[in-house]
Amino acid sequence: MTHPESRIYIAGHRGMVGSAIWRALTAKGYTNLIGKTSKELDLRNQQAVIDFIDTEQPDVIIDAAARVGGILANNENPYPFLMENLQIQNNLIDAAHKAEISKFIFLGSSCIYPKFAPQPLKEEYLLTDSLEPTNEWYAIAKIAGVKACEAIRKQYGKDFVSLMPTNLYGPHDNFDLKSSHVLPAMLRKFHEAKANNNAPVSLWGSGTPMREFLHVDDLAQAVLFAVENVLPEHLYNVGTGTDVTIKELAETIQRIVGHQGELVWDSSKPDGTPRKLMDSSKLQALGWAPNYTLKQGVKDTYNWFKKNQDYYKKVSI
Ligand SMILES: NC(=O)C1=CN([C@@H]2O[C@H](COP(=O)(O)OP(=O)(O)OC[C@H]3O[C@@H](n4cnc5c(N)ncnc54)[C@H](OP(=O)(O)O)[C@@H]3O)[C@@H](O)[C@H]2O)C=CC1
Ligand SMILES: C[C@H]1O[C@H](OP(=O)(O)OP(=O)(O)OC[C@H]2O[C@@H](n3cnc4c(=O)[nH]c(N)nc43)[C@H](O)[C@@H]2O)[C@@H](O)[C@@H](O)C1=O
Repeated sequence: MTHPESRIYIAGHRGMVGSAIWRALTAKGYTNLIGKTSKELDLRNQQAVIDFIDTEQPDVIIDAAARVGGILANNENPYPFLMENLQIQNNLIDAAHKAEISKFIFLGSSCIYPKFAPQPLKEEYLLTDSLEPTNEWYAIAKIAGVKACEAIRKQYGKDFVSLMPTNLYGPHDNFDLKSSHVLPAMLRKFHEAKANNNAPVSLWGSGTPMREFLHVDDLAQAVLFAVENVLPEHLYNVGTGTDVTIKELAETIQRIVGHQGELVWDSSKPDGTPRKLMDSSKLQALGWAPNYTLKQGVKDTYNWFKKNQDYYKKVSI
C-alpha cells in the first residue's frame, strides 16, 4: 500500500497529464515525488533509464511521458509516434520489472480501440478489428504498452495497470496550432480571432466526428485512485460517458470565448475516427467519478490560457 512517504516517480511530470498528477498527489500529502525533464533524462536511452530506476528505487512509477499530438501531428509523423513511444514505455516498463518495482501505472489512449468498434467502447473490444489510420502508429505503441503490463501482471503477479483516458484538456495543454488537439486549438483560434475584429475561424474536417472530453484534473484523480488501490484488472477506460460533435464543441467554445464571427470548415484536413465514446463503468464501479462538466472545464482552461500567454507560444514539433 502507498503512504505519504512513498517514493513516486512521475515520468513526464512537466506535461499536461504529469503536472496534473503531480498537483493531485501533492494536494493529497505525498511528499516524495520524483520528476526529471527530458533534458535531464531522455527516456529513449535504455541504459540511462535502467541506471535511474536502480538508483532511485521508486515504490511506484507513473508513465505519463510520451510523444503526444493531435490528428495532424500523428498523421504526419508516423515513425516518431510509433518508435519514440515504444522506446519510452519499453525502457520504463522493463527497468521497473527488473528493479522489482511493484506498482506501475501506464497511460494509453482511447485510440487503441478499433475504428468501427461498437459504442460505447468496452475494454474487451481491444484487438477485435483494424485501427484508425491517422493514429494507428501511436495506437500500436500504446497497445504494446498495455500488453507488456498485462504480461508482467499475468506472469509475475505484479500490480502493473493500464489506464486509457479519452481526449484530455486542461492547464498546461499544448496550444500550438499545428501539433495540438482540437480543444486547445479552438480556444486559441477563437481567442485570437475575437481580438482580430471577430475574424472568421477555420476549423478542420467536417465538424461531424464525435469526441468525449475529460478535464485532466479528473484523470489525475483516477491515477491517484490507482496509486492508492490495487485494481483487480489490467485495463480501465477513463472517460465521462458523454460525447459531443466537433461542431457542438466549436459552438460551446465560441460562446465561452465570446467570438462573434463566422466558422469555416476546412475539408482538406482529416476527420479521423467518426466516434470513440468509452464505457468507463468498470473504473466508476470501483469508486472513481469525474467532476467537471465540459462547460466548466472549458471555462477553467480558458482562464488558465489567458493567464499564461507566453506558454502557448511554445515551438511546434
Ligand atoms: N493529451 C491528450 O488528449 C491525451 C493524452 N494521453 C496520454 O497521457 C500521457 C501524457 O500526455 P500529455 O500530458 O498530454 O502530453 P505532453 O506532451 O503534455 O507531455 C508529455 C511529457 O512527456 C515527456 N517526454 C516526451 N518525450 C520524452 C523523452 N524522450 N524523455 C523524457 N520525457 C519525455 C515530456 O517531457 P519534457 O516536458 O521534460 O520534455 C512531457 O512532459 C501520454 O501517455 C498520452 O498518450 C491519453 C489520452 C489523451
Ligand atoms: C487523444 C487523441 O487525439 C488524436 O485523435 P483525434 O481525437 O482525432 O484528435 P484531435 O483532437 O486532433 O481532433 C479531433 C477532431 O477535431 C477536428 N478539428 C477541428 N478543428 C481542429 C483544429 O483546429 N485542430 C485539431 N487538432 N483538430 C481539429 C479534427 O479534424 C478531428 O475530427 C490522436 O492523436 C490520437 O492518437 C489520440 O489519442
